[in-house]
Amino acid sequence: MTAALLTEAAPAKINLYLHVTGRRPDGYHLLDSLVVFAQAGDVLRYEPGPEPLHLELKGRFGQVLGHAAAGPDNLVMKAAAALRGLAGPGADVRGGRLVLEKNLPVASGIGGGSADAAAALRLLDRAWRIDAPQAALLAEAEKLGADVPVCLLSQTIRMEGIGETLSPAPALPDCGMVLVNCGQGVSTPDVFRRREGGFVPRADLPESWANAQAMAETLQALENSLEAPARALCPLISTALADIAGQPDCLIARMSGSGATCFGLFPSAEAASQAADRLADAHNAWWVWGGGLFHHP
Ligand SMILES: C[C@@](CO)(OP(=O)(O)O)[C@H](O)COP(=O)(O)OP(=O)(O)OC[C@H]1O[C@@H](n2ccc(N)nc2=O)[C@H](O)[C@@H]1O
Ligand SMILES: Nc1ncnc2c1ncn2[C@@H]1O[C@H](COP(=O)(O)OP(=O)(O)O)[C@@H](O)[C@H]1O
Repeated sequence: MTAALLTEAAPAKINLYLHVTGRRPDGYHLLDSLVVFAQAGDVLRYEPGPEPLHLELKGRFGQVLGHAAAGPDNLVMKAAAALRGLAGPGADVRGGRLVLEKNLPVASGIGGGSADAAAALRLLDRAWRIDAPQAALLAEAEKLGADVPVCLLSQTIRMEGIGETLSPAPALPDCGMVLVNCGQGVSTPDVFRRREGGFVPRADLPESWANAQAMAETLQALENSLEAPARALCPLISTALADIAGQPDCLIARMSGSGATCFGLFPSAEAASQAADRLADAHNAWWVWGGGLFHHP
């Protein structure tokens, strides 16, 4: 099997807006969000072998995971275990070595663990010749986490429900993105718990936008309902948002997901990359990335 078949990107998931529109009796919040993916991401590689399947962590954030580490609690290993349950008679489930290059900060609002779990589902479905129907993979993804279904598709999409209701999104114009994380992990459950106030209606979106400026104008009228509670837990989010918004050509600055990562939209990947260089110089201990959006090969 070629190396290309055994390598899978896990692109970062960004919520361009995130409305909390309600709450289920089980406590999960109902969301409305336009989700896009950036070219920044983790990378998962698989080397089939006779030894029991195991995971090795590399990359800038490989050692940050703590309790999740590389054991059965890691979302990559949970995804592998879930996939075994889908294997039919034609499958070739094997052991070997999974190597996860963690380039994304952990617990940071850009889906890191969720993206890794989704990448494991895509990669091992292929490598183990399970070839499960997408509906079956989405059902397993939902059990792994609210953000895993959208990460399984890793394409621009509208996400509703608790994260399981996915529908086509408006066509995106050319644009670039900066991602900034101050290095403080933010607990998703804590942010949801601390959110105050009522619910926000489902957004009204056009069919498409003529350019990035027009998209930013639509987004300015929307919000991330989790930004206020996250800023209370991590005040550096306010600094990151101000510094991104202060960049020339920045069209909008907002927090992604439950934070702490913030994004800025720019008219082009080049403008975003130049802004990222300036932001990295200003905050050399922070994680900063700039470039284009991720599009499936
Ligand atoms: C907030 C979002 C927005 O895309 O992204 P991140 O900040 O994680 O990137 C997601 O909804 C996060 O999805 P995910 O990170 O998979 O959440 P999970 O692990 O399933 O849930 C963690 C906890 O967050 C809360 N939670 C999560 C999703 C949701 N729709 N309502 C919730 O109330 C619950 O308390 C849950 O126990
Ligand atoms: N492969 C993984 N990468 C990142 N986090 C993981 C992984 N496996 C398990 N986790 C756990 O999942 C939690 C959520 O991580 P993550 O998905 O990165 O947050 P977010 O969705 O806010 O970006 C973390 O607290 C971490 O301990």
